[in-house]
Amino acid sequence: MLRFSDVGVTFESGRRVLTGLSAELSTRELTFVAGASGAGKSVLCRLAVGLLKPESGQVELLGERVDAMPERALRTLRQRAPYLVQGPALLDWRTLRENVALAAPGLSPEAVHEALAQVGLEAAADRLPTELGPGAKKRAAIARALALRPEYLLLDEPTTGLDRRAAAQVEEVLASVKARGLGALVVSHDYRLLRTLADRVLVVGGGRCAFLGTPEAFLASSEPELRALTAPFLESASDG
Ligand SMILES: Nc1ncnc2c1ncn2[C@@H]1O[C@H](COP(=O)(O)OP(=O)(O)OP(=O)(O)O)[C@@H](O)[C@H]1O
Repeated sequence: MLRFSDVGVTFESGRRVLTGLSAELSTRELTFVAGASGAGKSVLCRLAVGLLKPESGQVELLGERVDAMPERALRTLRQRAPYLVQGPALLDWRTLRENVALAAPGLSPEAVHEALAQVGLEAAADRLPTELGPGAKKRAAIARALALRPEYLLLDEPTTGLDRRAAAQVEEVLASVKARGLGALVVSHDYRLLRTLADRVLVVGGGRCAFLGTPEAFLASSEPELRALTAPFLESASDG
């Protein structure tokens, strides 16, 4: 389970981002997080793995009270549930094999190879990230998380900035992650991906959980707050 109970977050600037968000998510499912820009989607990921402490409320992940955990225990939790941030995640001067091996001390060469194979990059193991396109880099970053044999994944905008072909390759990786029964929290504006892969959609709005339900219910909703998010996608989808 990933559980947020009445979570409040205010930044020093005085910006109140979350004002009592509650949601209970299965860590065996792919939950997509949607919401307007600045709504607090990345904040939710950071709360889930203890990179940010809530000012009020509780956060629980994989049976652990994240908001009350000391830093050392959080480091272990982040190996069980790695968080892939949106930006660059690899060392450009290390090969993919080395980058993946750096996920944790003592990873076996077999575990590294297996993780690269899972994302279709075994043939590129000895290449540098700079020699690869953005889609392959993103897949290598996912391989680094998979090498930890995680129990859950958190992915921030995994297809943002990728062209269609690269996004489709990342989608394939996420589909295989899902087929293996691994759950994830995926922050994404990519509703095509959401429609094909999501088990559940969580919408952050007004500092709270504005919606939690199936992707079908999310895309079909006539709630004005949800329509504002889905309408541009539905229009472009009907344009062909
Ligand atoms: N460390 C911080 N200090 C102050 N404000 C912050 C901090 N981190 C995030 N914020 C603010 O909190 C709000 C939510 O940020 P967050 O990154 O979660 O948005 P988001 O929903 O992921 O948006 P986007 O889709 O644009 O990435 C934003 O207004 C952001 O400026």
